[in-house]
Amino acid sequence: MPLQSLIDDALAETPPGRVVWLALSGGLDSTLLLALAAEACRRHPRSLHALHVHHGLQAAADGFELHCRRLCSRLGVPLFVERVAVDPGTGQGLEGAAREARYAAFARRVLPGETLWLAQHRDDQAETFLLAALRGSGVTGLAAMPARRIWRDSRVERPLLAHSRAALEAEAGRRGLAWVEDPSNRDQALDRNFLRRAVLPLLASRWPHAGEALSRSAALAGEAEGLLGELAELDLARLGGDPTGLPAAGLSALTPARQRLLVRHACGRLGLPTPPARRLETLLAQLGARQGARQGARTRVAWPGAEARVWRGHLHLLAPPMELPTGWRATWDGRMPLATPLGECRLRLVAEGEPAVGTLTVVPRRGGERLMLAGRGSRDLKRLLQEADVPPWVRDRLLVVWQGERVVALLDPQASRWLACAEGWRALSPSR
Ligand SMILES: Nc1ncnc2c1ncn2[C@@H]1O[C@H](COP(=O)(O)OP(=O)(O)OP(=O)(O)O)[C@@H](O)[C@H]1O
Repeated sequence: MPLQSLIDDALAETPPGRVVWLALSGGLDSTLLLALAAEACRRHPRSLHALHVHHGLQAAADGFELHCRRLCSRLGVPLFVERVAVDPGTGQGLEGAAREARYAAFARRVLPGETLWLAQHRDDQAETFLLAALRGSGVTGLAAMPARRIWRDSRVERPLLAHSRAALEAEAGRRGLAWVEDPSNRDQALDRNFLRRAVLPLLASRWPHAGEALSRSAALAGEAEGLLGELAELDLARLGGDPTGLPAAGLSALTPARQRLLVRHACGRLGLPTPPARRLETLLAQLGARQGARQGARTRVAWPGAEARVWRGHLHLLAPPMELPTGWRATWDGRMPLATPLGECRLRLVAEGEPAVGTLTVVPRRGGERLMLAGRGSRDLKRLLQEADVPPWVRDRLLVVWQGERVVALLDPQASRWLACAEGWRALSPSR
């Protein structure tokens, strides 16, 4: 199908009345995509906006922006420029940090229900597939870039993904388009550039259809990934359907490959990073060894951005709990929002029949505190938390509210909720 018809169809499929954002770097691919999209808008009217991210990393960056401004004004497309600061110290290399900053900029502009178009093509897909294979990735990595996906309630689409760079260059030439070349694309010290400039041309000299074949393999891996996702959903449903608490016995009864799949899938569902292979092996080995161990036994396996705990026969996947700094304390009047190191709590605490509660003191739970409960007398907080099935990682972050020498309430600052309150007091949440 001719490129223009392809883009006409892709634009016709975007929701009318919602903005279509086009990520414009100023390179060949996004310059051509913008020209094709602007023309398609005449037949399928849409609010087409271009979005350029100025990374400020190289002297040439101002030239990229100028090119985008000229192009957009010629095509009559509004241009939005986002300036970002790239933090090279994130441990993912400069390219990775620039990508993260770019996606953060996209996220600021693209609203739910809107569409973001990226201009990657078939050769980009072949490179991404090879890079994943060289890292030893499974099907998720080998699936490389999807042609479309939902991202933060928006649609991200790559309308040029089935077309080779050569075809795009020929089309841009026919249209007399000019574009900018990023000088850093020549640096073969970067893996992707080395593949693009040295490896793929060599492969193509022997297998002329190498790019097409590699991107077809990526599409097949994507299909396999979809099927594995369906299998993991079935297993999850059979184990109760809650990714935050997987029954350990049911999980251990699955084959090892399905256990790994389900844990990774549950992490994905919760928006947590998936565990590296070794961590996952450790976790599943500990889980197996724990079968038959005493109830309540604690297992904890952590990896960057997440951790897993086994508690009361369930595997819990969590973001790493934040810790209260030692020595932290605050005074509070029971009415104003309470600022804690784990977040602001918009809760209120009132003494029945009293207009004001005076000065309350809020401190981390130390252990040994007791609370006077209506109709139950003085109770040990630890026992109360056990009775209420509050998990240990939540117990470790609780705050106790004191009036003088008396405990009057217990709160979870991270979840901004009350867990207990003394006789004669009322603990209120914002909705009441
Ligand atoms: N600075 C940027 N501002 C806006 N979008 C960008 C920027 N850099 C990349 N993109 C988007 O991400 C896609 C892939 O980026 P990549 O770095 O592979 O492309 P490129 O070679 O710099 O640019 P092009 O794909 O336009 O030739 C681009 O096609 C473009 O849609």
